[in-house]
Amino acid sequence: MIEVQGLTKRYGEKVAVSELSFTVRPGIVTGFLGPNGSGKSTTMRMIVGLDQPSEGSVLINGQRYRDFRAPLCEVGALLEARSVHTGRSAYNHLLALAQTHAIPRRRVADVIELVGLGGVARKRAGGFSLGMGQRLGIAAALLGDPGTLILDEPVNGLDPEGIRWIRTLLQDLAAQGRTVLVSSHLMSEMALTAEHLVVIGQGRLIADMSVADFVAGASENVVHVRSPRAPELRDLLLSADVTIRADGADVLEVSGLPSDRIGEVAAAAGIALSELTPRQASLEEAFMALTHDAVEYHGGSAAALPHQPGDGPAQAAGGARVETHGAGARS
Ligand SMILES: Nc1ncnc2c1ncn2[C@@H]1O[C@H](COP(=O)(O)OP(=O)(O)OP(=O)(O)O)[C@@H](O)[C@H]1O
Repeated sequence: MIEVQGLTKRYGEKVAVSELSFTVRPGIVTGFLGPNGSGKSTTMRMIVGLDQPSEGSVLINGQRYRDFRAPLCEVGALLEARSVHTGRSAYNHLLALAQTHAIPRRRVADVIELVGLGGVARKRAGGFSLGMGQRLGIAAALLGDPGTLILDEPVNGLDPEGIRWIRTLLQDLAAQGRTVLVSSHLMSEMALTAEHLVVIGQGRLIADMSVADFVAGASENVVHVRSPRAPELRDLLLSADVTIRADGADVLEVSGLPSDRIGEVAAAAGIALSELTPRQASLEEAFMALTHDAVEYHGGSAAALPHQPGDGPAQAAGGARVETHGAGARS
């Protein structure tokens, strides 16, 4: 179990993590999510003692990381900045790590097989692709057979097969009773991998909930309604359980009412509808809605670019309207 209590990290004026508290339970995969720059890496570095908190504390199975006598056998970490001696082979890199931590030599071959690097174990790690490097980092994290795993964006650089492999691996490790904390900025990937979510934005806790609850909330239907008499229809539909967002003069986005009920209300009032479309928010849309206020770097929309006189709206090659979303875009 990892217990994060009132964690704060300041870099001069910059508050990277602010009064963050959450618990990571064993036996399940916990996804650690947040937009770019939200403080995930800083939090993970503080968990494994690479950064000192300005305030607050972290306990892993009741102890501070620096008090572990055999840290690699307690906590395995894959952090963004990997330290691999590029001239060494994968095997020798892991062997050196094992020898300095009194880990039996046979574990090296075991973890190499586990991460699928058997064929390249004697090759120089400096020549590895990003995906192979990630696998080597995961092998190092697993070397001491730790009960707690902390992985910062482990699917970075992995192809779809690699992503599926890591998803299964993390779930298997959790099913063995280990504590698994894995960061990502991809909600859809975490929905498939994790059972619980901790979401942060600008260093603060935004949500601490099960994936099932997040998915249930995200799949709440929204009905897209277009009518020349939209404001009138809006007044007829509004009630305590119904939320309506007006989008332009003739468009309503209605939550809390099924589309057939909206059609009935409009027909009864003699209001013509030119569009009535139920749609489900995707998990990424729900995640962006949740973290929108906490996104540090908002990308622009191509629609906001100045147009040359006579230009139509910005179009992609396939004819679709070009729009960039803010989450994840650094400027
Ligand atoms: N050593 C440092 N000095 C100053 N500011 C820092 C330092 N490390 C991180 N920060 C700032 O703290 C904030 C949190 O950064 P962090 O890397 O923890 O975010 P993150 O959620 O891991 O982002 P990403 O998904 O982009 O990796 C950012 O605004 C970052 O610029």
